[in-house]
Order: sequence, then C-alpha cells, then structure tokens
Amino acid sequence: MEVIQLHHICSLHCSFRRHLETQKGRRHFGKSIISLRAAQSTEVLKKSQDDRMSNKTQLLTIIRPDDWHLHLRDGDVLSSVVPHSASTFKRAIIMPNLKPPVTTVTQAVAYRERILSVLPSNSGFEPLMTLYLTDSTTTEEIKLAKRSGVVVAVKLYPAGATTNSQAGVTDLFNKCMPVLEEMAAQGLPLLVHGEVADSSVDIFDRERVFIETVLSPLVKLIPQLRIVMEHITTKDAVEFVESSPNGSIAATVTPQHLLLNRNAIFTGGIRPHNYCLPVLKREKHRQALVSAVTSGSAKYFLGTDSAPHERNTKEASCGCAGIYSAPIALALYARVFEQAGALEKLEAFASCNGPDFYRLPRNTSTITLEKVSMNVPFEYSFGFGKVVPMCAGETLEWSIASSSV
Ligand SMILES: NC(=O)N[C@@H](CC(=O)O)C(=O)O
Ligand SMILES: [Zn+2]
Ligand SMILES: [Zn+2]
Repeated sequence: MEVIQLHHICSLHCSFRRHLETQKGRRHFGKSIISLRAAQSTEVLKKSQDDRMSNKTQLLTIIRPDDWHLHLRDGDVLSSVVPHSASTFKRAIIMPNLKPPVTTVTQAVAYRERILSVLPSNSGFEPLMTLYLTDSTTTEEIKLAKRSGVVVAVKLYPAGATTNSQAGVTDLFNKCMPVLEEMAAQGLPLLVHGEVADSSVDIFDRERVFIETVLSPLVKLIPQLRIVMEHITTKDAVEFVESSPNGSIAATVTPQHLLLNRNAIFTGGIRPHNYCLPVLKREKHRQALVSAVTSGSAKYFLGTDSAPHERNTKEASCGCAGIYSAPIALALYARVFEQAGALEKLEAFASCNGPDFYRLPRNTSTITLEKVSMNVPFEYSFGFGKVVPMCAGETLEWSIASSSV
C-alpha cells in the first residue's frame, strides 16, 4: 500500500517530512504520483477498485484539520449537522449569526454548551466561539470575551450584507472604533464578511469596494488589529492580503470559491445550491484564489463557510445564500490542491496556518485521506428537513479513511 504522509514537524520552520511507504519499503514519491488528475467518475470508480485489488491505494495523512469558518445554526439543525463537521475537523470557529445573534459572552457560553451537548460520543470536537459585532457592542463585553477563554474572535457583518446580518454594523467608523481598539489591545481578532451592503454597488464588486472603503482605512487607523477576511472571492482580496504584513491580515477560502466560478450558478438553468455570499466570481478570480492557497503562504487557511439551509428555502422565489459542504469539504480541498499539483501544501492550509494565526496550538491528532472515490448524496434527510450539499450526486476522488482523536 502506498502511503503519503504529510506530517509537519511542528517546528518554527514548519518543515515537511514526506514519505512514501510501499509494501517493499520506503521511497520518496515523485510528483507524478500526487498529481494524477481526476478522471471521469466511472473511471475513478474502476481505478479505485483496481487499485484496491492491487493494494496500491494512495493514502494521505495530515495533521487533523480545523474549520475556521462554520455555521452550525441551533436547535434541530445543530444536532443534525454537528456530526458532519466533527467527523473531519478537530476545531471550528462557530459563526454567531443565529436568530437572535450571539452578541454577548453569556450567549456564546450557552451556545457552546448546546453544541457540546449534541456531539457524538468519543468526539474530541472543540467549538471556538465568536461574538456578533453590533453598533452597541461595548468595550466591557470585549474584555469579558477575552477573559472568558471561550470567545476567540469577533465577527463583523455589515448590516444587510448576508444571511442573518440585519442586526449587524451600520457604521463601523462612527459606532465601533472604541470596541475595535479594545480588541486590538486584548489581541482578539476581527473576522469580517467583507462586502459592502450598498444595493447601488454591483453585487460582483461588493468585496472590492469593501476593501477600498472599509478595510484599507481600518488597517491604517488600527494597524495592531488582526483581521481575518472570511471567504475571500477575488484577486483584489488576494492582493490586499499579500500587501499586508505577516500575522496582521489573513484570509479563509471556501471549497466553492476554489472550485467554481460564477458560471456554476447558471449552468443550464438557475442553480440555487451554488448560490452563496459573497457570490461566486469570474474564472480569473478563482484562479487567483487557487494560486494563493497553493503558494505555501501562511496567510490563507481553511474555512468551509458550510451553511445549512433547508432545501425549500433555497429552491424558492427568493432563495437563501449559503452552501452546505461540511461532510465533503476536505475531499473538495484535496481536489483543489491535487489539480494544482500541490497536494504537499494541503496540510499547511488545512491544519497549520489557522492555529498559527489564532495563536493556538496545532492539533496533535491526524486524519488519513484515501484516493478512493466517494459518491456525494443528492441530499441529506435531517429531522428538520432536507439539505442539498455542494456537488450533490457527483463523485469525488478522495474520501476519509481514518482519523485519530
Ligand atoms: N455564506 C453564505 O452565503 N451564507 C452564510 C452567511 C455568510 O457567511 O455570509 C449563512 O449563514 O448562510
Ligand atoms: Zn459571510
Ligand atoms: Zn459564513
């Protein structure tokens, strides 16, 4: 059996130890082995069967990844979706855009307890909580957040920009500066949904305009504030991140923005399950994102933005924004890195850059992917309704073989 191990030796220099184990012994693997391109699904199925019979399935072992941008919702939805994230990820940054939003430490602590109460037994999954920034968040709440040890970041939703953002910030520079200064002082990062909510700005330009009118001035006013640009979608965002000092601005990138361009919303008809915010962009932007995450830069890390919406609320005259990817996300990221011939960079993106930016330890457990095809269900039937995942009905090249807690 061929095994590709991509363990980081957790040193300052983050050096890789890469081995290919075969039944005959160890040898270094060549690029040809890890850059095999995805074949058509039937071929993949046949290939994986053949490989299994000849005992040559590729295995890829990495440090257990974390999801640095996740929506778990609450109530019935929570208990349905938590196992999907917990089976792949060790930790996740839990988004606070509930109804009502998680605006206080007390609410965040209670929400964390509800998440823990629905974890599968023997799960080592750790929810990392966030506060939802509003015009009336106080500096006292920020101090409490830091002291709690439960809240690790504060999330900015410009009011009206996305799902459940109605209670978000209406005027960052006039309403939130003392709070942002306190966050910088306390070392609490600001996570941003980086789009202006101004309906007069073209929807495809809202990220770029947010960078120009909000982010650029903000980093000049409070350079010590660490910021994560969540779910970046454009070359403009990559250029902004690249131009920032290391450790100050980072970005999460979703599987959909790495694999799909805006044509995917309109292939043969309207595709509501490919609709999320920020909306998918042109191919040149997708390519810039792939180059950024596979470059080896420590500024980018995994954040699925997995966002469950019940099927009927997406297949509607005014469908919700959000794509559900939790159960297949790691396989999708593996596809991105493999197609770019950069599988050896997946581990840093999925498992190292995030904790390093958040100043948290890297995980000590591992997960093993195998090059065995996986059929994505057409939908998940949960107690509260059906959810259609990203790539529903498609076949992916990688699946999860095993993980350690
Ligand atoms: N990404 C989305 O399209 N939707 C997210 C909200 C968000 O992350 O903007 C959701 O909560 O459904
Ligand atoms: Zn968002
Ligand atoms: Zn989100």
